[in-house]
Parts: sequence; structure tokens; C-alpha cells
Amino acid sequence: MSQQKIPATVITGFLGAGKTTMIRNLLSNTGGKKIALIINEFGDLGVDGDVLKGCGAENCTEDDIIELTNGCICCTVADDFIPTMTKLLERAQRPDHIVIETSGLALPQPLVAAFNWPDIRSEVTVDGVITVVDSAAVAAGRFADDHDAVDARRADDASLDHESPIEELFEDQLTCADLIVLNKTDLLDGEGLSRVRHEVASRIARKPAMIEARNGEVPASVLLGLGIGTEEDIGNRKSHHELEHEGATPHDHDEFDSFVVELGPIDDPAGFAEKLKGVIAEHDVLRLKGFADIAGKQMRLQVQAVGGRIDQYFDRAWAPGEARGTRLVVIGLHEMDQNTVRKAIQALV
Ligand SMILES: Nc1nc2c(ncn2[C@@H]2O[C@H](COP(=O)(O)OP(=O)(O)OP(=O)(O)O)[C@@H](O)[C@H]2O)c(=O)[nH]1
Repeated sequence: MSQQKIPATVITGFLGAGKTTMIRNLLSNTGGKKIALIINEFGDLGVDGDVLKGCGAENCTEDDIIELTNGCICCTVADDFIPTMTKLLERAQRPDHIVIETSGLALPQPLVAAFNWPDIRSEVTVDGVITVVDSAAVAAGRFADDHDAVDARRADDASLDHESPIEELFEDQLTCADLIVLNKTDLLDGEGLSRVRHEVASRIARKPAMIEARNGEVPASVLLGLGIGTEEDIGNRKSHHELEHEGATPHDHDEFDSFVVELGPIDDPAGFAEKLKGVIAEHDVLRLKGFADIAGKQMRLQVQAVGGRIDQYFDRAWAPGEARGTRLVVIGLHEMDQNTVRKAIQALV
């Protein structure tokens, strides 16, 4: 008798929507299922891997967490994702379930389509694609572009064939969903949330289930076991790019850029965060995350900024022999001036 296919859940969603937070919560309540986690993030710091490995889940040990670091998963399917899956499937102890966290800038379509490759298809199936949405960011209009401005730009430059890259990606990630998690409900009231629900629904023709969550707290029984087999339906969930350029090469990430800023110790983390908000707003930084060395503290500070909202918390002690330091990854649109932003952040300490 052939072995049953292993279900794989793809978790996607724009930068900072709460994917890692949701997975962290999931790993603490898997109902005994052994999970293998494949994670991919944009930027050179490996913050998500560090956060998830640090959560010490029994059913997903450090060995079960695989980081894909050679670029965005949707562009490295053949070179990175498929070989990783093949190796995972060769393990003596196979996982009960595979969870894949895409980078916040990934198109889920090419990844899901990879499950139709013969070697993978015979052993794994996509249990479902879950798209996490930052409800507060939707309410603030972060994905609703200024269409007049875009039209004006297009009139100036005939080669511009699509709308804002952020808006497109947001819609492409929704288009792929079997389940949409409207996260960060704590930041909105009932009316605001209902507007977000309508706005999200209006962006896609399909009507996947939509649930609300705070801090990604959704029971494993809801997230795992959707049983969809999404790879068989992926042809009906085309991205903007696929619709505009049938048969064209996949998209790249030229529209976005990331870089790492290194700093010395920070004396006043609250003051630093306040001033950082100003830099983020002035330079349209989309996402900033990393770890900070706070003078006189044994613990390192995790810094997470999504747009102008900054969270900071001490996550663990600096390990013996570990080089203390402040390292922050900054992600923005390509036109962001790296040198100016780097200098502006360095000037804060
Ligand atoms: N207020 C609030 N903050 C949240 C919630 N969920 C996540 N966050 C915060 O949002 C920030 C980003 O969360 P992550 O889980 O790292 O988001 P992500 O989607 O994994 O981010 P990328 O991997 O960079 O795309 C962190 O500071 C979280 O603590 C929520 O429901 N409410």
C-alpha cells in the first residue's frame, strides 16, 4: 500500500501581517502532530528563524526548522525549495505535517504550483493556503493605492504595466488563499473590522473563508487539516503577473529592497523607538526588524516595526560568547535611499 501523502500548509501574507506570530502560537498547540517548518524571509538577518527556534516547541525542534535563505521562495522554487523538500522526505522520521512560511513579498502561486512536480506530487499535497492579513494596515489604507497617482505615473512611463507593487502583491496573496486570517483585530473596533472584511472580500473573485484573530491565536484544528489539495486548483488562482504575461518568467523583487543596519548599544530603547518612528515615516520604510543591544541589560531586545507601529520586547539573554550588537533589517520600496536611511538610523544612538 502506498504511503499517505503528507499535508503541507502554506502560510503567506504581506510583510508584518503576523505570520511568524501565528506559527509560533500554532507550534504550542499542534495536538501531538510532528511538524516540519520551512521558513523563508526577505532580508539577510534570519529574524523569523531565530524567533521560531527560540520557542522550544516539543513537536517541532530546531532540526525540524529549515530556513531557505537564497532569496524569495517564489523565485527559488527549483534551486532551493524542491531540493529542500526532497531531503525532508528522505528523512527516516517523516513529519506528520509540513508548514511553510513564505516571505512577506512572495507570490504563493509558483510555490503551490511546485507541488505538481512529479517527485513532490506523489508524496505531499497542499492542505491549504492561509493568508494572514494585517487588518489595521488595511484599515489605514496601506494596500489601497492612490489610483490617480498611479495613472499619472503610467501616463509618464508607458512601460509601467501594473499598479503599485504592494497592492498587487496583497491581492495576489489573497487570490491564492483557502483561508484568510484577519489578524490584529485588537487594533480595530467592530465597525472598522467590518469595513476591512468588505475591503478584503472586494479584492478577490473567489470567496475563501475568513476568520478573525488577535496575535495569530487560531487553534491548530482550524489551521491544519483543511484538506484542499490546492495544487490542483492553482491554475484558477493566477497572479496579476501571470494574467498579464501568460507564459512569462516569474516576477522578481526589483521593486523592493532590504539592507541591514548595525549599531552599537542603545541607552534608551523607548526614546530610540520614538525617534525611529520618525525615520520610518519620513522614508516610507515598510518593515524593520532585528535585535538590539541595550546598555547594561543581560537580555537582548527584539525590535519589530510594521509601518509606524513598533513593538519591542526582551526575548532572551545574550548567549555566552555571542557578539552583542544591534542589527536591524530594513525593507522598503526600491526607490528608498539606503544610505540616507542608514545614516538617519545610525544618528539615533
Ligand atoms: N497589535 C498586534 N500586533 C500583532 C498581532 N500579530 C502580530 N503582531 C505584531 O506584528 C509584528 C509583526 O509580526 P510577525 O509575526 O513578525 O509578522 P510576519 O508576517 O511574520 O512578518 P514578516 O515575516 O516580516 O513578513 C510583531 O511586532 C508582532 O508582535 C496582533 O494581532 N495584534
